[in-house]
Amino acid sequence: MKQQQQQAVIVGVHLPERTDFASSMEELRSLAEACQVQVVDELSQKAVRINPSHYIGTGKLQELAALLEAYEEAFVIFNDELSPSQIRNLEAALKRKVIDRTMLILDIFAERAKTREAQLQVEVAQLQYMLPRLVGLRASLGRQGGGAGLRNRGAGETKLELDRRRIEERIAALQNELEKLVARRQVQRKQRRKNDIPVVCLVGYTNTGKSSLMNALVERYNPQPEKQVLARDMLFATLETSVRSIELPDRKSFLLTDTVGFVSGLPHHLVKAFRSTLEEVAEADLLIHVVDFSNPDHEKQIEVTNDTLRELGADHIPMIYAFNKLDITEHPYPQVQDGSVYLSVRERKGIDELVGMIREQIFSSYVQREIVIPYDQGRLVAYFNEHAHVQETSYEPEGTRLRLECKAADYEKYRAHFIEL
Ligand SMILES: Nc1nc2c(ncn2[C@@H]2O[C@H](COP(=O)(O)OP(=O)(O)OP(=O)(O)O)[C@@H](O)[C@H]2O)c(=O)[nH]1
Ligand SMILES: [Mg+2]
Repeated sequence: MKQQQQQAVIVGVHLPERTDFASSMEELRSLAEACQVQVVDELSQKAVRINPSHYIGTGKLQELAALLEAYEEAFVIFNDELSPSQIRNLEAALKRKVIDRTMLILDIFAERAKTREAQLQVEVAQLQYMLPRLVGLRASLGRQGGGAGLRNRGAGETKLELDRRRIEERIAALQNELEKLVARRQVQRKQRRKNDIPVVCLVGYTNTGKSSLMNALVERYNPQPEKQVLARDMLFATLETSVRSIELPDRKSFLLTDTVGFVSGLPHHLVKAFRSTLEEVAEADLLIHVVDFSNPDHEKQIEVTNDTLRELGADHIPMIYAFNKLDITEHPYPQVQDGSVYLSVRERKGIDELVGMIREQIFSSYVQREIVIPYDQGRLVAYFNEHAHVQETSYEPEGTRLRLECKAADYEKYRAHFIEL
């Protein structure tokens, strides 16, 4: 089999409300590249609405057919999710394989998924996407011998041979397995909750620098090379959440979670499938919304991220905006302004400012106190040594004297046991 790079023509419809149309086409190109597909040409149409039967208008369709003559091997990628009948009609009219933005994203996720949980989630999303499109896909399979996605993976072909019932059964089985994995992770999470360690979650559009920021924080406070996560200049470098413990010099610690990046037009099925992974987000104490400030479309990306957070039920959680990549902009940095920090993870500038803000947010309820604990309450001494920052310990006739910084709630909860000073 020849290992030639696949070629594609990308097609988009510029609706009046799509102010980010140009960048969304640019992004589609990057998504294709992330699938090792070379984009050889592009075609766009300005229109006030989508053509229900062929997505693009009749004239445009002819233009596309003519354009495709120059690229014998190319297939077509649409910058949107197509309906089952649109795919069918387009493939019939163009005699080419047609895929949409959703399939492309699902394909990248399928390729990148490493853990069993991520693989299960992606397969569920793929099957759910495929289910209503079964007829069209089967027709195109007969004609071209292609699979469902971009690659003709063996698994993809077997999947297509299954009928609707079998696919539904498969989805149910996968979801069942997934639930077990999720339950196990929930136990771990509850354990962490019990330990009362605040959870800080990195969220944001794909490729903004979340993983790089995680690495910078780990490098500073917990320098072990094996704790580094993958950070790359590609879309969706991160597909699984990873958690690291960050211990600040005064023994206050928090858990930092790196998450999957969001993208405009993230398939709904995928968001649903990844909901369990992203449950961590909804339960965080604080979100750090990482923004690529050098990207001209960063405002739109912020909007997409906030919309996705809303969909995940995480819009009530306090948030710090971390505007990143300032090294390649003209804007001054490092700088803190109204709950936002302007920084450069690459140059390690602004990290301390960010940590200061995190500290203020999650440790604001700490108090500085001096207490004496009677000797028969030894377990409280142990408790505070584990959960507070004990600065000084001395032993007095009445009990153990501690100078410490602890949670106000802890102080209030146990103060009845202390000896009044
Ligand atoms: N110029 C510049 N580039 C940066 C900075 N921080 C990160 N990058 C680059 O941005 C790219 C993406 O970084 P990642 O940390 O993988 O981004 P991410 O948000 O985790 O991306 P996904 O996991 O794909 O969602 C990498 O090539 C980084 O080197 C920065 O401060 N300045
Ligand atoms: Mg990442």
